[in-house]
Amino acid sequence: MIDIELKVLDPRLGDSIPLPEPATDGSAGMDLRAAVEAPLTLKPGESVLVPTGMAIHIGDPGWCALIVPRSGLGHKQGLVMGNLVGVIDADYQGPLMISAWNRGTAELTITPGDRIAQLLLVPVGRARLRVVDGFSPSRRGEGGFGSTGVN
Ligand SMILES: O=c1ccn([C@H]2C[C@H](O)[C@@H](COP(=O)(O)OP(=O)(O)OP(=O)(O)O)O2)c(=O)[nH]1
Repeated sequence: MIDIELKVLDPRLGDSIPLPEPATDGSAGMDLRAAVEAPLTLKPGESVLVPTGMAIHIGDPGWCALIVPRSGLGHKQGLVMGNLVGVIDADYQGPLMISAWNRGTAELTITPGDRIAQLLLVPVGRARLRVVDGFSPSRRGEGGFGSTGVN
């Protein structure tokens, strides 16, 4: 497993705001906390960049990190990512920010320390470009977008 370092920038992390950590041994992601100074209310449809209080440097180009919604908040309260998925490049060394979007119909308030999204570490592949006449046949071929039906 890759070992990455998250630099704590906000002194409240690990003090008044707990350090992010996986919720269980089997958790794929680590919940990210909102390092805001004061409660922040998002109107329906509004999005805002929320600091996590941490900087990240993955280093190894074979990996990236993704910021994705937490299921409960996203499904029930409409708190999802304004960029749908946040992609964190291996060479990025800046502050880790969450684009928080209230896609719901009611106001949402984020209070300091709230776990509002999760961070996943994901292996990255690189495509090799080559001009070819075609592919060797596969069962699917060019079928997509519902070509296999529903039942
Ligand atoms: O939710 C996010 C998405 C991105 N980033 C940071 C890390 C990432 O490596 C950098 C650039 O992201 P991306 O490449 O998606 O942004 P861009 O709009 O294409 O900007 P750039 O021209 O800087 O690549 O911004 C975050 O902190 N949070």
